[in-house]
Amino acid sequence: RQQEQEVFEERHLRFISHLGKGNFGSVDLCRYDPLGDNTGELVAVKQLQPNKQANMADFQKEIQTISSLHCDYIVKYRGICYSAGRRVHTLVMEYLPYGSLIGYMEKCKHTLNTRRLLLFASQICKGMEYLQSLRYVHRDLAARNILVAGDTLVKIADFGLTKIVPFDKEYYRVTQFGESPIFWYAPESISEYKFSHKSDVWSFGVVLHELFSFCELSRNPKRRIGSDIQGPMMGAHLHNVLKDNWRLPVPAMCPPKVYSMMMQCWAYTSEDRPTFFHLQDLIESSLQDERE
Ligand SMILES: CC(C)(Nc1nc(-c2c[nH]c3ncc(Cl)cc23)ncc1F)C(=O)NCC(F)(F)F
Repeated sequence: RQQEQEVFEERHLRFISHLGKGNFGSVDLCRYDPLGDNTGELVAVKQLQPNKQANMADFQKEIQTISSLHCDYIVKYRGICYSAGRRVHTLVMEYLPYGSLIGYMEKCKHTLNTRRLLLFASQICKGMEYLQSLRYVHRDLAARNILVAGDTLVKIADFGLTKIVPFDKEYYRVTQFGESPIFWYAPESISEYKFSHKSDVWSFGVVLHELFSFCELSRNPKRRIGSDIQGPMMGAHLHNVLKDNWRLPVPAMCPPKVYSMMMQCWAYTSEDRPTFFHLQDLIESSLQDERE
C-alpha cells in the first residue's frame, strides 16, 4: 500500500548531533521544530553520502523498503525531506534514545540477565519473521544494526542492504559485497555471494552470540580468527575454517540450550538451518527454563 509520505520541511529540521555512519549514509539527530519553540520531536535523519559508491537509486530503494515496513520490532519510518531541487535526499526515521545495541550492552552488561537477553533475541526474531513474510532479506543483521528503544524493547534498523528475494528463486545473488564485515556472513554468502532467509538465520546466530557475550567480540572483530589475514584472503580463510566445522566458542554464562540454537543457525548447509518461526519456539522454550 502506498504509505502517504509525511513530507518534512528542511527549514524546520534543526541539527542536534551526528549519530553515526550506516550503509551508504550518515545519520544525524535532529529536532523537527516547525513552531520554532523547541517543542518539536526528535528524529533520526539519514542523508545520502554524496561521495559514497551508493547512488540515488539505492537510497530510493532503502526509502521504499523502510516505508513499507510496519512492525513493533523494526525502526519506524517517519517521512522524507525534499531538498530545493525536489530530489529526495533525506530519510526521516523515529529516534530511539537508547542508541545501538552494542553501546547499550557495553553500558548495561551487569544488569542484563539471561531472560532479558532472550527477550531481545525473541524481538529480533519476530522482526525477522515479519521481514521474511514480505520476502525481504536483510543481509546485514548484526548487533550494530539493532537499536534499543527501551530497557525491554529492541528494533532492527539500517535497511541499506535489504533485498527482495525474486519470486522464482530462494536466494538473492549480489555482484559484489558492500562494506559489511564478512564475519556475519553464511558460507554460501562468502563463497557464492548468495543471500537468503537462511543466510539471515546464520547472521541471527551471530547476533545471539553477540548478545550472550555482551558484544565483547564485536568491539574488536580482528581478535576472533586469524587476525593477521586481511582482505580477500580473509574470506577464503573464514570459508575454509567454517567448512572444517570451526565455529565461535560458547560464551561464558551462556545456557547450553542457547548455544545449541546458535549451532543450529550455523549449519553449513543452508537447508539444515531452522526457520525464524522455529527459532521463536526454541527461544520461548529457553525462556520457560529461565522461569522455573
Ligand atoms: C549509522 C547509525 C546512525 N549509527 C548509529 N545510530 C544510532 C542511533 C541512536 N538512536 C537512533 N535512532 C534511530 C536511528 Cl536510525 C539511529 C539511531 N546510534 C549510534 C550509531 F552509531 C545507524 O543508523 N546505525 C544503524 C542502527 F543502529 F540504526 F541500526
